[in-house]
Amino acid sequence: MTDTTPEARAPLPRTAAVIPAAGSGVRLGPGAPKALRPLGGTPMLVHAAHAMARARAVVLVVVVAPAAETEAVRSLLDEHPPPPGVDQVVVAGGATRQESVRLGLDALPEDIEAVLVHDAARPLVPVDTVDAVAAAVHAGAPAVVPALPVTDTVKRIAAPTADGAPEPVVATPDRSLLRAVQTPQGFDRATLVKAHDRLVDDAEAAVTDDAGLVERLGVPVVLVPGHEEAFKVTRPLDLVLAEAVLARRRLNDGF
Ligand SMILES: Nc1ccn([C@@H]2O[C@H](COP(=O)(O)OP(=O)(O)OP(=O)(O)O)[C@@H](O)[C@H]2O)c(=O)n1
Ligand SMILES: C[C@](O)(CO)[C@H](O)COP(=O)(O)O
Repeated sequence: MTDTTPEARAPLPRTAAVIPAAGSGVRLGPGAPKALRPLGGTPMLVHAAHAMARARAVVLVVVVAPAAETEAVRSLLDEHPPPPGVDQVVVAGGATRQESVRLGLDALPEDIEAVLVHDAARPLVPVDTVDAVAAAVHAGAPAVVPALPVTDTVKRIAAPTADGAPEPVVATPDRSLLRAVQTPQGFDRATLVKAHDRLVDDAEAAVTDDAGLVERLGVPVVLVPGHEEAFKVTRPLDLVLAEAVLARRRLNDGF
C-alpha cells in the first residue's frame, strides 16, 4: 500500500497535480458538466482528485472547475478532503482544455518543481500508474506520458467529410509504432510552463495534449506503460464501463 504520510513525501521533488475539469462533456450527452456527473454515486472529479492525491509525490491538487461551478466544486471537495499532507485548491477554467491547464499552472506556488496534468475524465487511473509517471519525471525525464498499444487498425484520411459521407483512405500506418496516450502526463514544471507560453504565442496550434505542446519545443517526450483502467470517459458507453470497473474494485477491495 502506498505510504501517504508527510515523511514519505519529503525526499521527493515537490509535485502538484493539475486536473482540468472544466469541460462540458458534449460527447457524453446532455446533463451536468462531465466532471460533476456521478460515478458510483460520487462526482467523477472527486475520484480523479483522490487518485492524484494518493500518489506518493503529490503535495498539492489544483482542480480547474467549470467557471460557473467554481464555488460548488470548492464545497464538493471540502466534503471529500485529500489525505493529510496534501493541499487542494480550486480555480475557474477556460474555454479550451489548454486554457484550463494554463489557468491551473498559474495557480501553482513557486516551490512546485514537477507537475502531473490529469483529466478529470479519467477518474479510475490506478495510483501505481500515477506513481510511475511521477517517478520517471523525478528521475530526470522532462516529459512523461502513459500510453498503451493501439488495438484497432488505424487509417489515415486526407480530411474529414460531412454527414457520414465515405472518406477516402490515404494510408494505413504501421500499428506496432502507434500508441494511445493517457493521463496523467508528467513534466518538469519549467518545461511545461514554457510549452504553454509558446502556445499562447501561436494561434495556429491544434494540440490535444500537453505533451504535444512540449514536443513543439523540441524537448524529448517519453512513454511509460499506461493502464486499461485509465481510460477516458468520453461517450455514454465509457460511463457504463467505468461503473462496472468501479463496482468490481469495490467488491475486490471492500471500499
Ligand atoms: N474547456 C475545457 C475543456 C475540457 N477540459 C477538461 O479536459 C479533460 C479532457 O477533455 P474531454 O474529455 O474532451 O472533456 P470535454 O471537453 O468535457 O468533452 P467534450 O469534448 O465531449 O465536450 C476533461 O477532464 C475536461 O473537463 C477543461 O478543463 N476545460
Ligand atoms: C489529453 C488526452 O486525454 C490524451 O489522450 C486527450 O488528448 C484529451 O482529448 P479530448 O479531445 O480533450 O478528450
